[in-house]
Amino acid sequence: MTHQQDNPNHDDGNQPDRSEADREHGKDADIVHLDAARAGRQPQKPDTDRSEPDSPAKADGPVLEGAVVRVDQSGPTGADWRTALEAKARNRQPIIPLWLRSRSEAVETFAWVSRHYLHVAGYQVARLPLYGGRLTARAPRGLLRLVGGSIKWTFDLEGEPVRLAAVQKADPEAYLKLSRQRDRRVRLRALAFGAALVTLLIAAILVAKQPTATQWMALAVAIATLGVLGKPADRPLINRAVVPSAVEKLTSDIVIRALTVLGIAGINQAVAKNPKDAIRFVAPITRDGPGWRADIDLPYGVTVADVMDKRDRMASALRRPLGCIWPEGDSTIHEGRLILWVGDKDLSKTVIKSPLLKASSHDVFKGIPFGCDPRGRPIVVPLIEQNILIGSQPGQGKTASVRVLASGAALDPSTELWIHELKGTGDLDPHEQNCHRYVSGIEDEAIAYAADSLALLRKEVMRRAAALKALPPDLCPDKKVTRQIADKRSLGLHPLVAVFDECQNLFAHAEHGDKAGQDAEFIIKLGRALGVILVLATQRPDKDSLPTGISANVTIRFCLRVAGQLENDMILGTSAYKNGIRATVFQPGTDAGIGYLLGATPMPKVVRTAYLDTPATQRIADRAHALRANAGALSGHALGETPEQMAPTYDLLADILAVVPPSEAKVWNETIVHRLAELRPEIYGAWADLEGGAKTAQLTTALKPYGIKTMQVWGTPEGGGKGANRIGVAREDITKAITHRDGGRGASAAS
Ligand SMILES: Nc1ncnc2c1ncn2[C@@H]1O[C@H](COP(=O)(O)OP(=O)(O)OP(=O)(O)O)[C@@H](O)[C@H]1O
Repeated sequence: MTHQQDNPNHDDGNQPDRSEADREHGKDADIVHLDAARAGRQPQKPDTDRSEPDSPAKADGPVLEGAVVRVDQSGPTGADWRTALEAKARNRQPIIPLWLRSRSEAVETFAWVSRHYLHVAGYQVARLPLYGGRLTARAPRGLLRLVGGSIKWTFDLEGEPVRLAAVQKADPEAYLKLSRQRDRRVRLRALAFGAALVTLLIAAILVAKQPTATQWMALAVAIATLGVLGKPADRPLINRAVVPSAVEKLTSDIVIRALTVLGIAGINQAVAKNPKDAIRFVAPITRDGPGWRADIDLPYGVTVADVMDKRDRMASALRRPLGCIWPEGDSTIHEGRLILWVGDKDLSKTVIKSPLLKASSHDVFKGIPFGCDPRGRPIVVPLIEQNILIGSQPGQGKTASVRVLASGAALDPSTELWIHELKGTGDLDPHEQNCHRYVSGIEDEAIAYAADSLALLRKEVMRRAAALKALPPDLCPDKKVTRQIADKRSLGLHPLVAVFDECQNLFAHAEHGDKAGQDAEFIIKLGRALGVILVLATQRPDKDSLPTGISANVTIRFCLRVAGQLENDMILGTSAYKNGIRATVFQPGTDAGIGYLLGATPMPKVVRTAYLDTPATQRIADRAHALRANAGALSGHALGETPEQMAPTYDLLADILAVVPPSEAKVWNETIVHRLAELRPEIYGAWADLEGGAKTAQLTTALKPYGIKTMQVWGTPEGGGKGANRIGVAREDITKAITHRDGGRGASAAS
């Protein structure tokens, strides 16, 4: 942009024709005169003003040629209409209110409204005798007021002082005028009063002839009327069933008042300079869910993080509980865009019901309903291709959040669940029945079991990588686990959710910690695309208790109340604190269940988790168990198998191939079990001890996860005897399953 000095004779159109020579001599250099440039920013003045002879430029400096080109050009902004429309569309109001879109939410709202009015009606009906008593007590005063008022009205006693004033002023004309007016009035009013008395008398005679009930009713009406007339000015007849809430409407004045008392220098200076425009409201303050929402542009240089830091002061300035004040940024617009949401209800006192409570089943590919944001919008945490890290001080709701995630995963029978609760309080015991691996304890054995799980998971990740690689491209074009692949249980690529609650006890363990940390890091880095999902919860987020390789690589983070920046950033990621995502703002204890959720939604969000107490979790777990039993998806611990049986030192399919030579195409289950018991008595010995039918069923169940079906097989007992048809397995099915599982490598090993 060029800026030139004032010259009324200058023709703008000539500007591009200036000669090279001129340029060389600097005559044509772009001259930016400060005063002129500043003047250019002022609102446009008439031309005559601009060329005033005594302007400072002319008086003090050399006369320069050129015309003022305003730094800020007037006219339209030049923004593309589609961009402008898109910007507007971001703030579109929903056609159907949000609460009406979800059937369950609408039903809940209607139920709530009905309950509310039933409560009000019940409250008032119960107080009818009290109101009756009050009316009766007030009736005599009402009667006195009625009689006194009627006499005053009939004899126009209100006009008395005016008439007296006329007498005192000795104004006969006025007095006569007033007296005549009064006489006319009194005549008319006396007639009306008489008529009213006669009507009352007739009504009384009529009522006297009516049955007693009618007489009582008439008396009640008369007493009620007199009672209402006798009401003292300061005491209402009816008690309020619902005390009106003291929620003040949020106005711009209140918001500005609150922002200016926060002690933020940037705001105070800007407001002192420009009280009207320093804090700008970019949209009208509106209702948004159960609260008020103000969209604000903070003064230049002030960030949303500055305001978030002072949330408690803001709560005081707005005269609301801390749990109602939820400032949020929108950095997609700019760092100073503040969305201040002031709720009617304190979030920390709201218990959020989980939709899982009533769900008959759940699909983990749709994420897990986790809780709500302060505005009451449901928040879903994606699980597939994710790992989740949860952290907080003790007692802030980690286990409660883990319960929600575990319950969602349990209700999807295609998902394998491994739970390690390393506090030993049994908070996740309800789900034991659904777990392939489960441990609850803080002792060394429990920690060793959890460490074993990570070692197994590491192997599982490697196995899955090979299996996924071997899948034909039409089945798995993206080399990712999909619902379709997960449903084919025989592929062994179904989602596997492994929960480690109080994982600091594992990672900081002297013997198992290091190895477990390395395994977890490996799984976090590679397991995501292979359907292996880690959920880690810790109350001690420091370097020793949470290896940095883990905290740096998790994709979803949920941080409930923590004490300081270090813990905050360990859970929420480096710089989270600096960027204003501070779980230190939550109150210890009172804000249990409220945390910052990162990675699950496009922007970091404050979320209150849904709360499932032990009985509720038990109900969900029982439902999940029935679902899994039906789908034949129970395995490992859920079937009562001991951890040794699941130890990585044996491979059932390989062992079967070892005991069934290629010459035997089909073999009875019981024969295989006997041979397996001989091969590895410590593992299969218990199977061989089972009764005939149970022995056969044991192998059938153990082969189910691999998609191997048993069949009727003709054979003879090993020790000799009569031939018979019994349940057995085809060796070919075993080799095929190994081929599938190991991505082709097994075939060669098997043959
Ligand atoms: N979403 C929630 N809604 C309501 N109350 C909650 C919620 N989450 C947690 N709480 C309350 O907080 C208490 C502690 O929760 P929880 O046991 O999950 O905490 P924790 O962080 O796992 O504790 P610790 O570190 O001691 O194991 C619960 O007993 C419950 O009363």
